[in-house]
Amino acid sequence: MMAQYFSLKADHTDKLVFYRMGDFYELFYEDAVKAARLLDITLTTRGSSAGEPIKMCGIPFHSLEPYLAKLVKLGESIAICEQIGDPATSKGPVERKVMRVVTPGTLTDAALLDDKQENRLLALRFVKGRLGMAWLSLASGDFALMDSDVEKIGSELERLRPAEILVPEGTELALLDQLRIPVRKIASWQFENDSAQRNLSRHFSVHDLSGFGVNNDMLALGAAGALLDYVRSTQGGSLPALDGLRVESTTQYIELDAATRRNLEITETIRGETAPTLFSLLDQCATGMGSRLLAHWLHHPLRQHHKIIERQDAISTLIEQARGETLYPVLREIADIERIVSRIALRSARPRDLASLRSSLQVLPQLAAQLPHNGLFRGLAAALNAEPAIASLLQAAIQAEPGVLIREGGVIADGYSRDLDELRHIQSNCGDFLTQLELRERERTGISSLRVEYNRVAGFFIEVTNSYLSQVPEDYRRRQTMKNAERYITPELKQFEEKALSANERALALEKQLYEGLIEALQVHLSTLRLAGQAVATLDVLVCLAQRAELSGYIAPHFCDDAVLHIEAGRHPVVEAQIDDFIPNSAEFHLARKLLLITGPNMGGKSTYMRQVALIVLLAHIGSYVPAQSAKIGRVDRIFTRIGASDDLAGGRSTFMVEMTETANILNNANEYSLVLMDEVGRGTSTFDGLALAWSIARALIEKNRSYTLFATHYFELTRLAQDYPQVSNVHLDAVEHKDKIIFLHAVQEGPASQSYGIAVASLAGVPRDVVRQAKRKLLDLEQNSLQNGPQADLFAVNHYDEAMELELHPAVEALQDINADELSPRDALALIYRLQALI
Ligand SMILES: Nc1ncnc2c1ncn2[C@@H]1O[C@H](COP(=O)(O)OP(=O)(O)OP(=O)(O)O)[C@@H](O)[C@H]1O
Repeated sequence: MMAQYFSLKADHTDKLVFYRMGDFYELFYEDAVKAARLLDITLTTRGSSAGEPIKMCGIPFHSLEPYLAKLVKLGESIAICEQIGDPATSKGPVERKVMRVVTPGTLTDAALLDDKQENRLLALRFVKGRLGMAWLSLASGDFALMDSDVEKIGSELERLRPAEILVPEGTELALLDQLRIPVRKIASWQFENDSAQRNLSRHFSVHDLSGFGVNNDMLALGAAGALLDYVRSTQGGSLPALDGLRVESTTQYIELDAATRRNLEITETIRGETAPTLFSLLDQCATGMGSRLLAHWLHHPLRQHHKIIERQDAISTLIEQARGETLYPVLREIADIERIVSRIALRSARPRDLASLRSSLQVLPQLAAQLPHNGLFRGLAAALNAEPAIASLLQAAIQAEPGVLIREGGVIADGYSRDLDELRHIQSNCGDFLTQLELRERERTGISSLRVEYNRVAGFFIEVTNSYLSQVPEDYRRRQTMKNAERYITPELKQFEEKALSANERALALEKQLYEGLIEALQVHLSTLRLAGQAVATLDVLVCLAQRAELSGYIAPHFCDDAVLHIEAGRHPVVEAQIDDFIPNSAEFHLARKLLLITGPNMGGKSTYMRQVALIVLLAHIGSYVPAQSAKIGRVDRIFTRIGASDDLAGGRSTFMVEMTETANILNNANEYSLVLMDEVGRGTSTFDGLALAWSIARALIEKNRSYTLFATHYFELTRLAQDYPQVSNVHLDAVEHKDKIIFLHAVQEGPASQSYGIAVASLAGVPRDVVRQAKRKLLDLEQNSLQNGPQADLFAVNHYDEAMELELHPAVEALQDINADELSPRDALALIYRLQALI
């Protein structure tokens, strides 16, 4: 048995092998140690092999799914090895075979997949600074490829968020090692274009791939070939019937680099949580398909205005005709058609998948009938109405509430197959048949004591007592002679016996065969079903966006082709949902106003303001309404952000290094149609270095990149840029100090800020009073001296006289500093004197 294990394990060294033994899946040796740790199950030892005790752990076969789910989430791949021989008849160990391999990127089981997230497998190859990528979502059947530059790898990974990555052996890229995504290395010959061209053409039954827009010199082609091979190997040799291959182009979408996707907290917060994000705010979709499509739209804002307007018009119609409320409950009844279809394609769909597909398909015409008759809806209605025959087929074939597993039966509907009906009929009407036969035979033979009976040894028989033997008809064949009677069989009874005895097994076998036939028959409808699934998802997202627009008072932005952005009374969609009184703010950019220099206190709302502009632009480009009073949006090709700072310790880059790398990327790539958000650039280094850098970066953005730029800074010196450049406008956020408190106004106003309030914010945050007080004094000191004195060293030069004064302050003097004489009543004043005296 162990020899068999070793030979199977040798083919799956990089996976955990689940080895079926009776009612358990067992793991051995290192696999057992790892699984016991990851799954928190007991590690035991049993017997020995080559003198070593065998470490093992196991899980009951019926609770496989949750364990698989846990391991796959942790990035592990699992080879599931089943017993395929019959333990009763096999000599030696029963035959076993790896029946499927579960890897993070090739999941299709409903139980293992996250409803709201696309599960993608991505293959990458790098050649001379170029990047070839191909990705496939087995669950939705989307298969795409694209060539790009190696520098884009970060943003592409952030955009596609793969569950698993394949690269050719020998690929060295530090970024890949730092990812939390499992990376699998595959023989590099599998990435060759020629074999990929052949493989893919064969798979899609086409002469060559040019019909998909794929050229033979695309790097991504080899990646697509390797990807398809890998998927085939995990699915036990069968491949999903994919609709086709899509070549994605960088010019289709507004480009968002990796930092921007993170900073804007589109689907994940900066801390890596799933809420609150733009997606978590918007996602009220009725179906998992809708949620996944919404996440996709948010990561793929469109550039072409006419496509955006199509979506926007559809949302407007839904709002005007108040369709959302009636469509939503219908959408809720629809199952995850996309994923069921993929399981049909992989021939792993379960009976209940087909039952939910049937009930969903039955709802589709109703959904289509409720759609408005214009624009996008026409195409959607056509996709929803596509093929009523599929629903009828499923209706005829599958029971109303089918059993869970086909091998247990109770799946195929009565009336679908004559043979099956008959077998079932035999099972349930055995008694009836025998009584009727008995009556008929008594009548035919005139033997009133004739009996039709059954026993396990003789099977079915007709018994005639000896005194009536002369009346036995010719077609009776003797089966057994008893003392007082003879037992006979007739051809009819024989036939019945054969049917009855094996009816149950045969019914099960036939059901399985019919089920497989049904799955086969559905293969030709896969594209139709996928299109219907996509139509449901699109409708779901449109309804969701329409409802959000109404609920939160969003408006439809206007688009134009000029270099203009004009947002009136805009709001940050996520922050506004979390606080009571959000203050709306406007933002205006045009040729003569391209950089807004934002100053104001910490906590004043600078980051919120900048992000809200980017989020409004992003939402506008997915076709959504936006949180503003009005918005006019010109051409935007890219969004860049340099917000916040975090160490990239794993990547060996300090906070400042990360900051400057991101800045370099912006300065090298931003153009006049880019939206650039720069938050406190330069703060990661010494004041004068930082100021000097911020100054020159701002100038480059104005003179060279000429992007729409929001530039927040604490360096007041930069506000002077507005005097040199007419395209620069100063805006600021304000706060007022009231007694010991500081109140933030959150309203963006023209002109530079007058004060920074940093120390007041520190006090608000609970920095000890002594420290705050010293800081105030130091500030005065610095304001008087530092800038004239030049070098930054002065900033930290200790003024011994001051320090000595600080340290030697008498407690009574400190107490006196804290009082407000005007507010003291005579009685409080007297009490104070007593207190002071006690301090001396
Ligand atoms: N327009 C607004 N209306 C109401 N509250 C707001 C508004 N903008 C920001 N706030 C509130 O102020 C808080 C701080 O905002 P934000 O982080 O944008 O400040 P900041 O100026 O960037 O601060 P820092 O300079 O310290 O990074 C937010 O968490 C939010 O609660």
